[in-house]
Amino acid sequence: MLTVEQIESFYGPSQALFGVDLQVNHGELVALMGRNGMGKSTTIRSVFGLTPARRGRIHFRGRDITQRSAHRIAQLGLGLVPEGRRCFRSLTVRENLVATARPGPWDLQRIARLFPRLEERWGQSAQTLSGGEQQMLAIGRALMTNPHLLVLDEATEGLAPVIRQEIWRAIGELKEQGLSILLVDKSLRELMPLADQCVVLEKGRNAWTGLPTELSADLRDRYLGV
Ligand SMILES: Nc1ncnc2c1ncn2[C@@H]1O[C@H](COP(=O)(O)OP(=O)(O)OP(=O)(O)O)[C@@H](O)[C@H]1O
Repeated sequence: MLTVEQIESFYGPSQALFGVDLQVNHGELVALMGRNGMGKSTTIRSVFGLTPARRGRIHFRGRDITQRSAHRIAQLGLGLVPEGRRCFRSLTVRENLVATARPGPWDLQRIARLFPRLEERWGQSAQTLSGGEQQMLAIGRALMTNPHLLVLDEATEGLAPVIRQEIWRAIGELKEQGLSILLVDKSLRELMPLADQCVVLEKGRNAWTGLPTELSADLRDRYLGV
């Protein structure tokens, strides 16, 4: 589905990634992990062409997307739920969802089934939603593009426990439905039962890759600080 090979990415003269590798197979949920500032968001930004990789290769569904524009990459079926839940604040929930819609199995009805709480607020403007509801809307917007791969960057960060539970339940349902998912999150307890593979970054490099069950206390302490 997605293969990232030895990418190196920069912010101006400052190098953030020093040869990151990553693979997401069809139907897999891959957790991208690491402490703050280790390069998780930059890896995602590079996959989406937002901080294009200067070296290395990124393939998505057999196509080389390394040099493609962000717009073209999204069209190929990569759905992003960015850090900071960007929605059109003055549009209603429904309008936000319709704005990103592309043909496929995901439509308003299916989003309503996944997040009943959102359906109750269809006519409200996005700016009146709570942080958790905005996050559900951000996930809904990404799903409405009918992606082959859904990428979530810190989808549960800073949310109330009950809302976090709802979002983890939804992510679990998406995985059960066979959607391929790449996810950045620090909630180990929720991630561990869902993840097929963990990729840990440190200082812009791969530090460890393996099964969640292999992520020992020692590794957690060394790479995640937990
Ligand atoms: N816009 C930017 N301009 C310059 N440097 C940046 C920018 N964004 C990130 N960096 C730097 O790139 C490196 C990787 O940051 P990145 O945001 O990818 O880490 P992260 O693992 O996602 O961290 P967090 O968990 O805090 O989101 C850090 O050294 C960071 O300071």
